[in-house]
Amino acid sequence: MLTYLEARDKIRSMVKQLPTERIPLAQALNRILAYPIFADRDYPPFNRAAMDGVAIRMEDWNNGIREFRIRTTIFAGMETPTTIATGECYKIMTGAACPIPADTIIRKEDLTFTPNGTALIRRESISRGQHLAQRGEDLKKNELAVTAPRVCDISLIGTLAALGIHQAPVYKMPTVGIVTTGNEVVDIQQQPEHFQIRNSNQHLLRALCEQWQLPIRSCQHVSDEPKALSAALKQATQQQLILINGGVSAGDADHVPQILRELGVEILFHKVSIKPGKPLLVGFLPEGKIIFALPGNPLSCFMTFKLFVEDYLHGCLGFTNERFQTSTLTIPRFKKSSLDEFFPVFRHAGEYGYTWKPHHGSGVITATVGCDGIGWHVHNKHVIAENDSIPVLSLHPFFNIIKPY
Ligand SMILES: Nc1nc2c(c(=O)[nH]1)N[C@H]1C(S)=C(S)[C@@H](COP(=O)(O)OP(=O)(O)OC[C@H]3O[C@@H](n4cnc5c(N)ncnc54)[C@H](O)[C@@H]3O)O[C@H]1N2
Ligand code: MOO
Repeated sequence: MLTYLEARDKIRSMVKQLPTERIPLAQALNRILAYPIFADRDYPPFNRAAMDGVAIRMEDWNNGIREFRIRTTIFAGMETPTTIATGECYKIMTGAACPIPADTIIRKEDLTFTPNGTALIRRESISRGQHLAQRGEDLKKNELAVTAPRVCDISLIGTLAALGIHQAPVYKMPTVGIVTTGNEVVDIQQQPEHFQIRNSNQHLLRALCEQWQLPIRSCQHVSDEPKALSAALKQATQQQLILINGGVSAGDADHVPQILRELGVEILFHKVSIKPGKPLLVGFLPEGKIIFALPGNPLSCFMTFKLFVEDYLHGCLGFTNERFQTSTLTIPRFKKSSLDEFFPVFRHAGEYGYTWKPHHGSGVITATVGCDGIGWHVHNKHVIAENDSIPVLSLHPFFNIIKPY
């Protein structure tokens, strides 16, 4: 059986760069920017007044002039005049383009406007260029403004808009087909019999996909009956990323692996030495579609998506940074198995590191509630002592992507 890292690396070897598309910036939140963005002009594009006041030439100040004749008033959005004579100033508003001959702004608070159209400076000292944002001080035309790949998060949206990127170049996310399986599983609107359970994983998988802005093109539930299962899986393989849930371990009704083989799926691996999530199966279709058959237990479904599906997407989006970050586990943890174990970890306000809490196995429906990440108890380490360092994968899919920049 493959170890966690072997399985992960096998999936990484199948990663292929996603195609790109241009979408309206208004739809780009949380999509992944595919190309670096260069400044289309200088930023700021003109010497910009940062205060309401007057614009003068420092040379005049240095020559002892303290009272300036107001030549005209320049508001933001106005074309700028090009000349200024000795002893003249412009009245100027914040955001306005300051005429080149003027190089210094005096705030309104430091001025007295006289009835005969002059401005008197009431300051002992001033410095050249004060309150004036210099053209190009933020970015020069053609300078690299934003690197890629990068998440179009709330802060980037504003920057892209300022750079005039109304059509954002982003990766085209693969279309998804979801199939949940199991005779005992019923829709959440239905009142279950005592031997039935609700199809929670369908909603879990939907939410996980939505966080990645993955377009879910089909989503169905099917019984364990092989013919129905085969038809449902075949239909799902029309999509590029196929997520199957349940029916993948060793039971007599676990037909998923066999049916996938019959449908021509090349099995990359079946079973990984991890807990939870051991029965995971990953396969490919010749045209490069990838199939993840995730174990049915809710915690196993959650973990295998976070550990493997997200890792695959991360690679397809061109990210190369390590997804786990070294953190501290403040409560000791013991493990008997020789498997790599993964468990929900929790942050507490004002406290350092992460905690964890025991639960009754991977069928527990509340194990992940409120968790902030996934801790990794490495296979050959039986004890994690109090305040030991462990690798932690953030719950937020983009957390570790955003951080390194
Ligand atoms: N003899 C063995 N038995 C099992 C093994 C094994 O290695 N040998 N592995 C165990 C492990 S570990 C897991 S995890 C489960 C996974 O089994 P399956 O992927 O085949 O999943 P099912 O048997 O269909 O279901 C398991 C469990 O999850 C519930 N379930 C299924 N689908 C959903 C859903 N959509 N929403 C919520 N809950 C769901 C299902 O009712 C079962 O309770 O196999 C062990 N067995
Ligand atoms: O791998 Mo299973 O997820 O332990 O129940």
